[in-house]
Amino acid sequence: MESEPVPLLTSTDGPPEHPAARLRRMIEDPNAFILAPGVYDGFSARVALGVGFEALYMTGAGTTASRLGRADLGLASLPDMVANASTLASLSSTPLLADMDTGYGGPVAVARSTEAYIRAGVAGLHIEDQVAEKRCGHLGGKRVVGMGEWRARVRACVAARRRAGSDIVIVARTDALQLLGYQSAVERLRVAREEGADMGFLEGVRNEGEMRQIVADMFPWPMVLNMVEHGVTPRVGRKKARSIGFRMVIWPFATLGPAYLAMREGLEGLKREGEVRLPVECGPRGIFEVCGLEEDIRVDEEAGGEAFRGV
Ligand SMILES: C[C@](O)(C(=O)O)[C@H](CC(=O)O)C(=O)O
Repeated sequence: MESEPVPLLTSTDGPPEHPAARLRRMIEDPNAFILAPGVYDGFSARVALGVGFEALYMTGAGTTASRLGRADLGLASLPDMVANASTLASLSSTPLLADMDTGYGGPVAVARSTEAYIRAGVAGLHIEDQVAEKRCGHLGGKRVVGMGEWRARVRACVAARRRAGSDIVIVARTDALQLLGYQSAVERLRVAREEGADMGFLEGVRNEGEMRQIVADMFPWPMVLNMVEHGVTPRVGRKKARSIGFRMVIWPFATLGPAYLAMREGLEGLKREGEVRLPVECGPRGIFEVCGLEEDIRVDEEAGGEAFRGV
């Protein structure tokens, strides 16, 4: 199933299915495949929604870069992440899978983080087994917590979901491959599955053989592929990922990368030429239309407002 983009919440088509229920339905359908671009702020999410995807991915690396201007070294706190997730989730009913890093503490903290993600309207989250001084999964020197602590993290997450009566999809990510090797990583995914996680994520998968192996070893449990380009994972397109058996692919830098290049080029042009020359679609109306200008005006008019008539 290549699902249609979901209408915005302000659509008149009636109440949309809860994004978490929708994501859950997609991962439970063995024929469904989800391609999710990484988004890092309201604007990048709006652009991705305009293009239309089955789901969006809130990248922790991108959130840290855009909100803090810092590298992906575990510096974003729960409030940073929840604030961003809530902004992104509020823009549409397209399911949002959001990075929840290590869960930000012990079991009580993990439970609290899960509750906060549920309240933020996130459809799915991923939790990993790195230590608190975590880093991007494609950097060296990673360390992971012991198996007991990992099990407790996943268990706390699953129990919090149950208490909240939520459908939120829990994705278990292991970073153990780099330090402990393939068998330990598989073991960690099995433990997470046993504890009730819905989907697996082997971080830093190194070659196509390993991709096929992990999908086969965990089958029929759905697996996510993290397509970080120029990291340790070779680039694999949608068709190939699907044929290998992955059920979801995230492209964390799909908006941050192009945004960086475009901003830098634009700014270098300004410095060099002393002016910016943008096409008309980058004028105020064009940019605001990306951000839902027409819908907001309609909402106002439908409520009897007159303030935005003639905008
Ligand atoms: C997927 C990831 O967690 C993210 O935050 O997007 C990062 C991406 C990155 O920093 O390269 C990760 O793979 O650790």
